[in-house]
Amino acid sequence: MPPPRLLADGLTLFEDVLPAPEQRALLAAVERWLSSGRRGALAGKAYQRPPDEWLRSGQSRETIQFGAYVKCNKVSHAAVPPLPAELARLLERLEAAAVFTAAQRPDSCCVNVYEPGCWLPPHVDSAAFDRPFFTLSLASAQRVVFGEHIGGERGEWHGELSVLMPEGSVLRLDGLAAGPWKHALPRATRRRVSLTFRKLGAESRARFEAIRQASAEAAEARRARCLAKKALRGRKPRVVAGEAGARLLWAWTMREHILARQSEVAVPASPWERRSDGAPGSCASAE
Ligand SMILES: O=C(O)CCC(=O)C(=O)O
Ligand SMILES: [Fe+2]
Repeated sequence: MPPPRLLADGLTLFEDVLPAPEQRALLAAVERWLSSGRRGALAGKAYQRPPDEWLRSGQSRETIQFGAYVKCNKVSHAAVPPLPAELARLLERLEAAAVFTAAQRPDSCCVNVYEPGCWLPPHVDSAAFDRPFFTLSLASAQRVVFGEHIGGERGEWHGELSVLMPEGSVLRLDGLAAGPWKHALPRATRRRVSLTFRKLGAESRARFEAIRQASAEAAEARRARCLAKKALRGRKPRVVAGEAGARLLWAWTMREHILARQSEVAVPASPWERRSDGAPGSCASAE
């Protein structure tokens, strides 16, 4: 591996980080994730396809997200799968190659699949992600433009610096290069796949975890209420595990108890029902 090249403040290019056979293996994994995503078989919001009007203009790309969900450069608590084993192994390799330290090790990845003609507008990656962050390039060498002010439109960008990202290379963004400088991807001349690895900031991760926990608890409570209602309507309870099961059992037991009490009360009460002639009933005459 050649020594890393410092291209601007905080911008470092690591070339030949991943040999060709590993690049091919990773691309094969990306194809598997893509076909699962396209048929709706990836969990949560892992697979995203840009809206049709964006695709028509070439903006954006298909994405598969692991570890954190980003939409329009905003990170949210939406559920996506954790990093798969292939990417965890890749991160070990990048750490061993001193692309990042253990403390900087990313916990999320956005796999970007650019068809020819696809581009990304100038942006600074969300501040919810720690710096530095990293992009591994596969399938074709394409350019990225950096600058405080990036001019142009619809994928024809110009800025202070244009960097070629060879296949198997990693670009590390830190310092100025990670913001306030922006970056933008000009129209891809060939299909390109990139993997953007980032570490979600501790504060955002804790906040998203709390939101997910609260909404899981609310869903569990809704389910339990719904089961309890069914039980009170006399439906035969199924065996349900966990807290919902305990609540259901409680609701069913209460129902049985109430019904038993009602029938106990109903027997002595019946003599006091009125007879058909309107006279108050008695135990003897009511039988
Ligand atoms: O594909 C790349 O090289 C960069 C992608 C990017 O800028 C992003 O996902 O924020
Ligand atoms: Fe970016």
